[in-house]
Amino acid sequence: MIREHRPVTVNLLTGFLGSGKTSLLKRLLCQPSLEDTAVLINEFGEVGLDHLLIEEVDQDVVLLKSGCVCCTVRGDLRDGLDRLFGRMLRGEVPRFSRVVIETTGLADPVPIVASFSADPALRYHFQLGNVVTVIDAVNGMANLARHPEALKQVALADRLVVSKTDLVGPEEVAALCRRLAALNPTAAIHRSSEDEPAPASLLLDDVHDPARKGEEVRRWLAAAEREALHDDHRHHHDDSIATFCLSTDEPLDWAPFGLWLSMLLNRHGSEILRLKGLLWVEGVDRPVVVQGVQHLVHKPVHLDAWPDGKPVTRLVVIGRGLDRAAILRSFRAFNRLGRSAAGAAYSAATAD
Ligand SMILES: Nc1nc2c(ncn2[C@@H]2O[C@H](COP(=O)(O)OP(=O)(O)OP(=O)(O)O)[C@@H](O)[C@H]2O)c(=O)[nH]1
Repeated sequence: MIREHRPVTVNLLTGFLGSGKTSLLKRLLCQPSLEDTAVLINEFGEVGLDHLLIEEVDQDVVLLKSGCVCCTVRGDLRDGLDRLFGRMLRGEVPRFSRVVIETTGLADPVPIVASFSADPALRYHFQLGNVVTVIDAVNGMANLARHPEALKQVALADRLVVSKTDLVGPEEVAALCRRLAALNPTAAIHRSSEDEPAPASLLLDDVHDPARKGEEVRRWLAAAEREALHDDHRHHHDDSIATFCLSTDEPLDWAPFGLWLSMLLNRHGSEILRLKGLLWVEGVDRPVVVQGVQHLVHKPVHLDAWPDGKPVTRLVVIGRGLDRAAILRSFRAFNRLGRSAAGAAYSAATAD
C-alpha cells in the first residue's frame, strides 16, 4: 500500500529573551493532542539550558548548535530538521506529526519563515504552521520600544501569547494587548500565566489549513477593520511598525494586480513584514487568499465561499516606515488598468 505523503507541520515559537517561550512550550507538550510533537531548540550561547528543561517533558529533542538560528537558518535549521526526520525514519525516535522550533529570544523570525517556501527540499517534508509569539506582560512594552527584533516577532505572528499576566495588573495587560493589536491586528491574542494550561489550539488551529481559512480570514479582516482601517492618525507619529488596509468593492484584474504586487514587494519587500489579502478577482468565482512575508508571496488559496457572503477585496499590510498614501495611490492606479482577459491571466498565473 502506498502511504499518502503528508508533510510534517512546523510551528515557530518565538518571543523576546525570557518572555516565557520554554515555559509555554512545556505546558503545550502536556496536552494529549500534541503528544506526537518533536521539538527543536535553538540556543544562543554555550549552555543549552532550555534543552535540559524540555528533556524533562520530552526526550525527542535535538539541540541545534550554539548560534542564532536566524543567522544560520539554511544550515543549522535544515540540518536539525533533517536529522530529526532521519531519526524518525530509522525508528530512533517515535513518529511525530509536528515539530516546534523554539527560536532564540533575539531571532529575527522572517528568514526562518521564508526558508519554508524558498527551500524545495524542506518544503517536501515540512510545512509551516502557525507562528506563535510570546510577549511578557512585565517587560513586553519596553522590549517593543527598544528592540526591533521584538517588533518583528509580533508583526509576523499568527498567534500572540501575553505571558506573566499573573505578575501585573489587568490595566497593564489590557494596554499591552491594545499595543499588540495595533501592531498586528490579524493575530489572535491569548493571555496566559504559568499556572494555567496552554491551549493546544494555539498550534492546532492552523492558519494555513484550507478548511479553517474562511474563519481565519473573517477574523483577521474584522480585527484589521477595528484596529486600523479608519485610523488615519494613530500610526503617523510612529514610524516603526504600522498596519493599514487597502480595499475595493470592485473586482480586481489579476494581471495589473499581480504586477502591482510584484512591484510593491520589489520596492518595499524588506519593510513589508506581513501581507494578507482576500481578493475578488474578475473572472474567478471564488474568493482568493494571498499571504506574503517580505519579498515572498505564498501560493494563493481559494475559499469555497465569501466570509461575509459578499465579494470584496481587502489587503492588510503590516510594515515598517511605509508611505501608506503613496501605496494606496498606486493600488488604485493599477486597478484602473485594462480589464481584458483578467480571468484567463489569473488562471495562467496560478496554475500548478
Ligand atoms: N510568574 C510567571 N512567570 C513566568 C511565566 N512564564 C514564564 N515565567 C518565568 O519567566 C522565566 C523565563 O521563562 P522561560 O520560559 O525560560 O523564557 P524563555 O522565553 O524561554 O527564555 P529564553 O529562552 O532565555 O529567551 C522563568 O523563570 C519562568 O518560570 C508566567 O506566565 N508567570
